Amino acid sequence: MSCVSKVAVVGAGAVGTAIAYAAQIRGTCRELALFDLNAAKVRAEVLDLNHGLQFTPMARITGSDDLEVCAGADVVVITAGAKQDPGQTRLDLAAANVAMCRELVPELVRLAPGALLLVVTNPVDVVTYAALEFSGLPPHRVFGSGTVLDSSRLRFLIAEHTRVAVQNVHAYIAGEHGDSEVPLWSTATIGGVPVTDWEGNGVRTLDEEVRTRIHHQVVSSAYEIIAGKGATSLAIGLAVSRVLEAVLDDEHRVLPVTSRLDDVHGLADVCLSMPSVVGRNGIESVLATPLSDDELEALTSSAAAVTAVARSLGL
Ligand SMILES: O=P(O)(O)OC[C@H]1O[C@](O)(COP(=O)(O)O)[C@@H](O)[C@@H]1O
Repeated sequence: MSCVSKVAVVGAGAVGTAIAYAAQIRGTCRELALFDLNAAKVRAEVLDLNHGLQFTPMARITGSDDLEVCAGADVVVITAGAKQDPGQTRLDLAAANVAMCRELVPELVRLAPGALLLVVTNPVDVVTYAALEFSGLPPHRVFGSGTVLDSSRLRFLIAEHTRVAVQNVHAYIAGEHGDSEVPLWSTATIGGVPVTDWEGNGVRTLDEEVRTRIHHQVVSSAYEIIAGKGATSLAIGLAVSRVLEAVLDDEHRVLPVTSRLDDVHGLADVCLSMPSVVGRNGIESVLATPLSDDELEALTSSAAAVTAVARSLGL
């Protein structure tokens, strides 16, 4: 368990609540504060979480419809905002959620001046860029969940296909958390074997057809989950609590979070996910993970798509 550390989660919807629940069960932090404009909802969620405390590592869980509940947090997780309806892309949400950040982020910085901001609200790359601008904080202190979840979806599908444990599959999705995201096949490995060379039992190879299918499944999985249950929540809850642990325990852990790139593969002034070293100070470095020509081209297009949305919103 981390030493005394406070996490504030802004938004007690499906995602914010799943983050709180995962963090509670994993013992991610000692103090967790939940904020939501809906007083009855946040009170209900906090009661429900507290009623499980007997069965989890110790924590103090509070909540309020007053943003003051976030005061003094070490990390503020922003999940609030309009959510993705069936058929909507994450980029469709951009205008509403950027406008929300314009009001919210300066208040959060005032209440928790030492905090890192961890953005989860979609479209996470554009909202992270906006939050960075509205916060006035240095870029290493504002980052987003990015493609941490997409990468775990990719790893799950590779693991399922090859029948190897997901923990031993090392692979990243880079770029936008959304339709233009880029699987980094050229550096993906299983037990040190490049996935492109994987032979397995002879019928479990990851040829181009399989890789294309897996990529498509990763991109479409959020749409499938939203169509079936209204929101993706459980896996993003786990993914974000894992990012929080990397920060609070100063793990220097490589995670594909989104942050403002400063000349990584020629990309700058855009928030995108690349494998990045994450610790107590936030983003310690963004890795220039080697890319194939196709991956570089796809990443450059992904950056252009995210930049176009940001510019259309005056960012
Ligand atoms: O395949 P290896 O080298 O045994 O590594 C396994 C370890 O890698 C991890 O899956 C983390 O992998 P990443 O660094 O690729 O995210 C751990 O969860 C696990 O303990």
